[in-house]
Amino acid sequence: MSTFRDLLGYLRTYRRYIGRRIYLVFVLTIATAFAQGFGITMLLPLLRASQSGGPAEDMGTAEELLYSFLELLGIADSMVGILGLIAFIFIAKGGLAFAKGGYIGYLQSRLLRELKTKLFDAYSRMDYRYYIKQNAGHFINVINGQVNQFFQSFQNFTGFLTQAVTAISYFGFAFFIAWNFALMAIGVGLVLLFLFKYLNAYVRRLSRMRSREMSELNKLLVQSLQSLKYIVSTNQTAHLRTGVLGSVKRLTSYIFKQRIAGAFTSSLKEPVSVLLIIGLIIVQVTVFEDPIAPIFVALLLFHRGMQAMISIQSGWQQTMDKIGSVEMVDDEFDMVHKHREETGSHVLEPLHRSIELDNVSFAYGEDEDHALRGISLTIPANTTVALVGESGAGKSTLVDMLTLLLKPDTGTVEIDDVPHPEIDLNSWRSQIGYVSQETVVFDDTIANNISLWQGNIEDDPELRDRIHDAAKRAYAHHFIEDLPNGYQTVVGDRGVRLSGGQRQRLFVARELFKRPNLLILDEATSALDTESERYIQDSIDALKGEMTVVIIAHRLSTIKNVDYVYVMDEGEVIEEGPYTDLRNHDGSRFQEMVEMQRL
Ligand SMILES: Nc1ncnc2c1ncn2[C@@H]1O[C@H](COP(=O)(O)OP(=O)(O)OP(=O)(O)O)[C@@H](O)[C@H]1O
Repeated sequence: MSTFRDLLGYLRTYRRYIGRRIYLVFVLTIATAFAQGFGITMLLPLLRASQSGGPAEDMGTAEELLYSFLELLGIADSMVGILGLIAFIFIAKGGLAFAKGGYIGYLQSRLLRELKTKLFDAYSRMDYRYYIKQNAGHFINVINGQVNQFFQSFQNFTGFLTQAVTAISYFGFAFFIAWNFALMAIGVGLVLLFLFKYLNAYVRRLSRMRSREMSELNKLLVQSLQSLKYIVSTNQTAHLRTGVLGSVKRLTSYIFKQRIAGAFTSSLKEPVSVLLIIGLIIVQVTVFEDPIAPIFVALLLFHRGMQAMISIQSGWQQTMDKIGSVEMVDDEFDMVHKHREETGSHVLEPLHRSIELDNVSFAYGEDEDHALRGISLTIPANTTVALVGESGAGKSTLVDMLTLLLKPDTGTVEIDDVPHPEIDLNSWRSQIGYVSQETVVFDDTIANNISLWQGNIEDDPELRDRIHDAAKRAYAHHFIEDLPNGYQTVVGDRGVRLSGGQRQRLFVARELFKRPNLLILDEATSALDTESERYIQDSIDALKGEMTVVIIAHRLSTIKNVDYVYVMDEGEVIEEGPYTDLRNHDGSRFQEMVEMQRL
């Protein structure tokens, strides 16, 4: 019974992603199986027609019914007529089987599309707080490995259904022709399936362990490959290798066990079926003394039915092989939906008044210290402000409040007087340019990195000019021109073919290209040499009054020209004011910081 419940449960899961179309597979499967069973059953009248003319005396009721049906068609005693009918049935069956196979293929590709797209969308909308608790390897594993297994499992699942319907149809027809014979056969088949229950539970357990292990392995691999440079330079490879090998070993042992179970089932098919048939024929002929022609046809049906029945097991087992992935993907959707970022509906105009934080507090986790404590500040539109403070003071967290990537636990963030829960997040974020500490560079051309695939600079001179202008302002134009293919140079994964400073300038260029209303620069010039830094500094200074700029800087020389400075410490703003005021304020922390940097 629990198998039946599982079956319905998985059916519902597939239906959730491909809709009611899945039922058409049933209809086509039933029609195909019926055609096949009926086609084989036609061998009985064919045999009879070859033996004698007119109806035979030992016909059962069912066979008489079939005879009348053929009489109706006018071919009851005509071998040619019956052969023609058989040919017709099998041609129809071929057509149906093709339609079914094609339709399953269509649904399968649709399933893959749905899963990947929906998962990507769900990931893009997940709450940042949830995201930072996860691991990149986990997401990659789900969207690739697990989704692929899910997609393949659908084929196994429909294979299983096909076999089930086919077996029922064969046994149905066999029953129709020689009921006592069929009854015995079905009984034996059911006992066999019952015994397989234990194997199924084992295979499903293996599949779940395999999915979990794949996730683990992916995490390890992604982490190792992302930090390959560090790992190799410091010869940490051996330690990581032990972890990776352990995981690979577990994973492959699960796969091996699954395969052994699979091989066991498929090798059982033929011997079991033949042995049963031999036994049943002996009983049938010696005990019941039944006529041989119906038994012969029933036998054929039974043999096929028996094979289908054991294939039901294989199909189910193969589905179970991958069911860990189906469950994992399904649970992932639930989890990610539960942690979906909530957005308001107030679409913001371009920033024109201010960004205001009112008594904002925030902690990353329930048991963690507050990263921000009761912060209140106002950043008027088109001013330039700097956030300074020691490492861990809360500057980046504060910036995440400005982008509303994180929401305050208490207090509000207001953009142009609209409180954060009401804000349509897309309308706000599309106004933001953000140069973060970790440079974001895509493995594509320089031009695409700046415009984010807005078009081809070869065909669009206006776009090219805008890209050049942004690059010039980010002091990147010269180094780009010196690259082998200029703006069409591909920069490599995460920009490995560029120096740290060049990556940073490329990043700044992209954000300037966007022409944001709020530009956030989080340590944007930290990897630059003094000369490039000065140039970018000039570019940023030139933006004064044009857009709102928030700068996080450790090197205080870079913020001399800002309108206002906030000094943070342990999640609080401890000092604020114009640069020179703070610097000249005797005994201030800011003065101390400036002196330490000997400015
Ligand atoms: N993802 C996170 N999970 C838990 N705690 C975090 C997380 N990110 C930051 N924190 C904590 O929040 C506090 C503030 O961190 P934040 O990154 O905002 O500081 P910061 O001033 O930007 O530091 P830095 O100058 O080093 O970048 C720190 O105590 C840090 O440990």
